[in-house]
Amino acid sequence: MNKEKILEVKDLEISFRTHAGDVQAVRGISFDLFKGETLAIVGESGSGKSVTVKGVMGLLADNGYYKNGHILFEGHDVTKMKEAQLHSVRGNKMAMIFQDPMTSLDPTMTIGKQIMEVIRLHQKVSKKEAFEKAVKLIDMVGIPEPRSRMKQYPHQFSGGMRQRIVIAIALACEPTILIADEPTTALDVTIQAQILDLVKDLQQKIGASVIFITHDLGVVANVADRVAVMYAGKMVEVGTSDEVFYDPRHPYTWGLIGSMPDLETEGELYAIPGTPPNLIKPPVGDAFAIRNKFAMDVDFEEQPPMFEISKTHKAATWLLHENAPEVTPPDVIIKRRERLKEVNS
Ligand SMILES: Nc1ncnc2c1ncn2[C@@H]1O[C@H](COP(=O)(O)OP(=O)(O)OP(=O)(O)O)[C@@H](O)[C@H]1O
Repeated sequence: MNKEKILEVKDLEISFRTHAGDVQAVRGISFDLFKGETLAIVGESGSGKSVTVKGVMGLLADNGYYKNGHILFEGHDVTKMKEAQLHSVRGNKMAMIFQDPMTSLDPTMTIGKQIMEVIRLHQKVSKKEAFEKAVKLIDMVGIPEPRSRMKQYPHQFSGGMRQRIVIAIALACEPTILIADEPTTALDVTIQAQILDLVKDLQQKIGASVIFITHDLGVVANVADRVAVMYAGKMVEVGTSDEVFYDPRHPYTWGLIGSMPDLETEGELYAIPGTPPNLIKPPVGDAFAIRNKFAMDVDFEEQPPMFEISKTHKAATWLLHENAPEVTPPDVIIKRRERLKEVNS
């Protein structure tokens, strides 16, 4: 993997003002994004995945604010940019594929026109050149007979095809970072897989870095280079896909993995009981403690730091402290570790 750093997020905190008090949606997260890699951010609903990527794009809701930390993109701090600068970064360097393709397409305009508009906004090209580029993009995202489909409107396409058009529009600005916020939830499973493969394939062609957000770990196993797991506004584990899928160390990741059906290891399902904490008044210690059957006293008193397991793998759980007792992870996790050993031997 090329190790050129595209994005550096450090100690980022994002909060929202509400009548009941400030919601601390992102509570001090740090991560890097490297050129050409796919980073998946996973976690339950409300863990702060969307707020994190919206923060990266400078797209916070009106009641939101950066409380601490920085987001360095090409040497500039997104948290300090004025709206005009943000607008230019978003238009030229970062593109987002939203969950529902219908909300990002204009139903009254042909798809050809929509793609050409974006191209002409970003590149100094004639109408004819923009037309040819748009045809090329439609072809690139796997829509047959691109030339004749230029004249059609969004409702004339199926859900999967519309998602492809949204991707074509995102690519029209030749982004450095492509952000996909659960791009697949509105689609059926086969189409989901096709779309993910397509994004992966396009990423290799255009050399962009991709951030995928999802709560479905299974979906990203085959496409992500690295995985970051979020819980209650914090990153609790980050590592390569193999590290997180086959040798997870955080009990929350054990829960996420244990609750997904796995044909390879056929382990018993292991669900996480309870619900995430209130982010207006987050707990003093580890926010996961109350749901963690391995929690010790310290979990309720102090937040764990990120412990380093390897150069690429880190997890924030007191179970990794040198004085922590040895615990036995759920069966499904033990089976996965064994499988990783088999694969590597
Ligand atoms: N504008 C806002 N005002 C108040 N709270 C907000 C606002 N936007 C987000 N939040 C809160 O921030 C927290 C994180 O939300 P976020 O959307 O990032 O979660 P998520 O992990 O992406 O979940 P999902 O998978 O459901 O999209 C949630 O508690 C949410 O209610």
